Amino acid sequence: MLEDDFGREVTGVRVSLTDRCNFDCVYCHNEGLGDTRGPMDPDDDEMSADDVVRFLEVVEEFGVEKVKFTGGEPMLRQDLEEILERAPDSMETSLTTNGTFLPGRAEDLKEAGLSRVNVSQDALDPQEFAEITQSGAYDKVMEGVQAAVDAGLSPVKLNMVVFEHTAGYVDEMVDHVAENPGLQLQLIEYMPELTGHPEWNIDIQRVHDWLAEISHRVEHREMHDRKRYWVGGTDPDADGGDGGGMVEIVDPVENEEFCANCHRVRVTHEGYLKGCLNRNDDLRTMGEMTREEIRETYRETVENRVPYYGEYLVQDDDDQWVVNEKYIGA
Ligand SMILES: Nc1nc2c(ncn2[C@@H]2O[C@H](COP(=O)(O)OP(=O)(O)OP(=O)(O)O)[C@@H](O)[C@H]2O)c(=O)[nH]1
Ligand SMILES: C[S@@+](CC[C@H](N)C(=O)[O-])C[C@H]1O[C@@H](n2cnc3c(N)ncnc32)[C@H](O)[C@@H]1O
Ligand code: SF4
Ligand code: SF4
Repeated sequence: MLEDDFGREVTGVRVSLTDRCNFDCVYCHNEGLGDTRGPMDPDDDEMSADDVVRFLEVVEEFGVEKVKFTGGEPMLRQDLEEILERAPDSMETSLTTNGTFLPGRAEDLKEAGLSRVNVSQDALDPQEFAEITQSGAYDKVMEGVQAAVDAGLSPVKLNMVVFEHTAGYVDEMVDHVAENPGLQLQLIEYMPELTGHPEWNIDIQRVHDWLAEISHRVEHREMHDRKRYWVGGTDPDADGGDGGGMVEIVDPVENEEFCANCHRVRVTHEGYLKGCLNRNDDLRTMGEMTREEIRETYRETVENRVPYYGEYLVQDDDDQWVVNEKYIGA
């Protein structure tokens, strides 16, 4: 397994299969790749299924155990099932999707080898949902979530970005997962770095404090040092307890340990490697994506990874995040 200069081993890869999307969420960072708007037809720049599979086979040699497929909207790729079928058996595969295409396809994904799925769902009301995603697909997404649960793509995690537009609905979403045993919730701190609107930020610590009050159990996940709160239901340690719903907080900005525990390298849909989701100044091409080119670029990428918050960005005297001088022009 390769390790960077900050002692962070790379155990997973996060592969963006496309930058196309059928939504236009107001907050979207698109994994650092720019606008999702544009034609939705297949794009020649996208890695082919062969490229993706070859990449996974090579990083498997370096001990990578997990792959997350994302985008844009990864389910716009009609060859997603083929990619899943051909992915190395040793790897856990997961998918992050807006859920629209899960109805009718969730079973196929399961059969193709997908372990689990995360579905973005920022509201429990069609009107609010439409305002955030700029789409009218609320019913399809709800259907998609159920299709994923029925297909056994578990745990099905709902992703909710917590920012000014959604802060008022967090409690409803927490109740929703506490009442639905197949679901878990990820509350994602809004990251304005790539999308602007810092005024949309809300204080994620308030959400932690509130969850700490209402939960009966708190755990720390090794990845990103994320906290998990168990809410509702009955204490799993008690006789016959069902554990209730799990709510995880993804808080890259405020959690000092988050980047220190980052074990994933990213791949863009065009076949560039990048060491950090939030940066687009560290892209490395894998050229023609021969096995040797992939190996070489992967080694270089891991060697050059640095934690983003606290190292690449540091806080100035006014508590504003600024690029650390040593990386300017590096
Ligand atoms: N800054 C930063 N944000 C991340 C990172 N990983 C996830 N996030 C944020 O959380 C969002 C949702 O992540 P997902 O792809 O659904 O899944 P995950 O939480 O990374 O992984 P699992 O919980 O294992 O499924 C991402 O799009 C980011 O906004 C990371 O390494 N760095
Ligand atoms: C870029 S999307 C790609 C996958 C898929 N289209 C989806 O929406 O799930 C991956 C995740 O990033 C999250 N996300 C997008 N922009 C964000 C931002 N500015 N801050 C925090 N999370 C964001 C979304 O909520 C989604 O869960
Ligand atoms: S569905 Fe995903 S990729 Fe598409 S705009 Fe929303 S967050 Fe971005
Ligand atoms: S270094 Fe931090 S911001 Fe960058 S990908 Fe890892 S956890 Fe995310």
